[in-house]
Amino acid sequence: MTDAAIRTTGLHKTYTSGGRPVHAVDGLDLEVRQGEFFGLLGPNGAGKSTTLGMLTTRIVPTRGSAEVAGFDVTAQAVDVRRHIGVVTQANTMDRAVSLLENLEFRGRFFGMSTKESRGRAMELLERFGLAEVAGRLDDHVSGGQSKRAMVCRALMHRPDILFLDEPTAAIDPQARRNLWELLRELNAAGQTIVLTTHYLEEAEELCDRIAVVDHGKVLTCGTVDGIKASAGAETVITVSFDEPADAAAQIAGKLDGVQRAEADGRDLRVHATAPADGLLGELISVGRDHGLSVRNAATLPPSLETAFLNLTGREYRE
Ligand SMILES: Nc1ncnc2c1ncn2[C@@H]1O[C@H](COP(=O)(O)OP(=O)(O)OP(=O)(O)O)[C@@H](O)[C@H]1O
Repeated sequence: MTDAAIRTTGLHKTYTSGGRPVHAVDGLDLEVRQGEFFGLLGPNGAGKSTTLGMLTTRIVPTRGSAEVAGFDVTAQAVDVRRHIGVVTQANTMDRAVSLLENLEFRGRFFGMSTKESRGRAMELLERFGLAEVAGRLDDHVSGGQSKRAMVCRALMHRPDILFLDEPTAAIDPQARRNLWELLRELNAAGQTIVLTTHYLEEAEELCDRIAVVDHGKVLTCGTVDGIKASAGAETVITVSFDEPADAAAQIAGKLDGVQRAEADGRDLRVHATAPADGLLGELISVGRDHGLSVRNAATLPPSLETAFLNLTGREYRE
């Protein structure tokens, strides 16, 4: 493999829908390093699945280029496939055979002997907590177990890069945390992982670096902290009073560290530069000075959500 696990240059995919062009991916330049846990984050319809489809050779780019594991996705598609593992959004387990057999067949497909394939399958099933259900059909295990089995199957041939498309979209919160833990362990052991997600929290929890995409373009790319800093993400403090907050908002807007303050009925909303230590107490005092009693107060730390808001001027739609 070259130094970069993935490199795309001016990657485009244009579909035609109802006679009109849909620019699903609109000039994507990306680089993913070996060993990275990389996230493609964006709201529904942003172009994440189409990007993943092109990187995994399932979708042919309209123009531009992409190299995955050192191979061109169009000219060397077979080589790319040998070096990647893919976990799709939809369940693609063979429902007629057991989880173990699903994995074994994949190993055989990639040229392993029967013994080698069974050994590797059992090793993975044990590592992913599936040994006890190895003999079951996919229909007879939980959604989380089924997804974990798909990850195991994708790892059978020891791929350089593991791709996951919205891996936790349809599983319950506990199974989601469990899968996060396993993916973290895999990455810590050196596995390069690329996932798409529309969950801000998932990207924040797992990824070393993130590309925030919308309308087929990369809005920003970097570490979570770097994105928050460059997008000017703010701490948002809301203090709810028993009376209208207008007068308090006027005073609050002049306090140190406050970028802007607004009254929303009885709520005072203050956008502050992080860290906003001590500001909440000051805001409560301002309210008290105006004879307002506090009903509630909440501090929202800088997040990818506030960064997205600043980048696009729109709220993030999950
Ligand atoms: N086969 C297709 N034909 C026409 N338009 C398509 C096709 N596939 C996707 N699109 C459109 O391309 C855009 C990007 O879709 P894509 O599925 O890549 O986004 P996404 O970020 O993965 O969204 P989701 O999270 O909903 O899967 C959307 O506007 C979608 O409607």
